[in-house]
Amino acid sequence: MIQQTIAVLGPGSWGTALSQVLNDNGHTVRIWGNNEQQMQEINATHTNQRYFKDVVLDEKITAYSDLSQALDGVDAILFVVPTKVTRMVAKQVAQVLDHNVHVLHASKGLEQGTHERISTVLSEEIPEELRGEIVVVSGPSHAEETIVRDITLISAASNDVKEAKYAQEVFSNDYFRLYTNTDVIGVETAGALKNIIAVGAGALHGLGFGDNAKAAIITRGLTEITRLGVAMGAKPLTYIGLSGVGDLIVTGTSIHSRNWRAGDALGRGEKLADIEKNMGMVIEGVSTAKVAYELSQQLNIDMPITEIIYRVLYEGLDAREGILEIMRRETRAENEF
Ligand SMILES: NC(=O)C1=CN([C@@H]2O[C@H](COP(=O)(O)OP(=O)(O)OC[C@H]3O[C@@H](n4cnc5c(N)ncnc54)[C@H](O)[C@@H]3O)[C@@H](O)[C@H]2O)C=CC1
Ligand SMILES: O=C(CO)COP(=O)(O)O
Repeated sequence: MIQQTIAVLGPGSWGTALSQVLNDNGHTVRIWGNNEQQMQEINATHTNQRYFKDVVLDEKITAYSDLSQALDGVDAILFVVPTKVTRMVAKQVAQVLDHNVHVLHASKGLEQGTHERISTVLSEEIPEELRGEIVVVSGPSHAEETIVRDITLISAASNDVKEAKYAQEVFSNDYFRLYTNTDVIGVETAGALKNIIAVGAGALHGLGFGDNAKAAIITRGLTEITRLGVAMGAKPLTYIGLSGVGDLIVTGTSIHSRNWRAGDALGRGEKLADIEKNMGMVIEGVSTAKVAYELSQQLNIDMPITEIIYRVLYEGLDAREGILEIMRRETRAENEF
């Protein structure tokens, strides 16, 4: 296996878990973040207590609060920051990067305002002469399980298959397996849009609905994710892969999911602002619901579940009223697209 030096930007739960995977594979890993105390903790005690109470990281993993030091001579940069700060962090990278690198990202969202996918944001901000084609790594992968080396399978998508294969090679091992994919739009939209449906699935749970309702939101959610994604240029088959239905299952059913837990709390009557404050971690589905709703209006795509979740989150619609609205919609054929 090739030995690489890789900067991981974003020391949250997923950035930490991916750092451990890369370190297990013999790569030199540098974690970068903007919280100096957290960087000191990783270097001094090899822990990241805020996210993983019982995990001790390998001491070879080092942390930096200086971005130019973190990027000095690296072969690859992995972005794992929340979507809303990705452009800002990419601008910082562009200011200090002085050589050509592989650029990968593992974030799952769409940018507010521009409605852009993360790979578009990164390719706009990091000059072409300093990077290969962007790779997105995405699939059913809760950090809480990957950090304990439980089996995880995800996709690595790029417009340049060589870059996707690079990601596959640096990440794959006995518990972490990557499949290459060339449908960047499909993989990115699948990863971003499933978070909205996970909020909805959690809300159904919080409201006391059963497994039939949860299976229904996951499958009908997949239908509308596919509708929007295909309108944005994705290949429909991608949505039955790891980054599509795979991630929808794990996020729409798991107690680990931040999005599912946020929905559950909403369903139990908690206020969104309190939920976001108490979670202490990014809940991407909240902002993605707004972007997806706006896109569905702009592109004239029927997304009834997303619309209801948007109205619950942003317009104060009562969740039970929203569910009734969906149930009372005109009946139709299942395969109408
Ligand atoms: N947690 C998980 O299991 C998975 C998360 N993801 C995605 O990965 C992305 C990150 O998620 P998490 O790690 O869960 O988030 P998190 O909330 O646990 O951590 C985000 C990290 O980014 C850092 N950060 C925030 N603003 C920053 C800035 N301006 N500069 C530098 N660092 C900054 C924070 O300090 C924090 O350490 C999200 O898009 C999420 O959807 C994808 C797969 C799995
Ligand atoms: O993307 C994820 C699992 O694949 C993580 O989802 P949450 O952000 O909801 O925890």
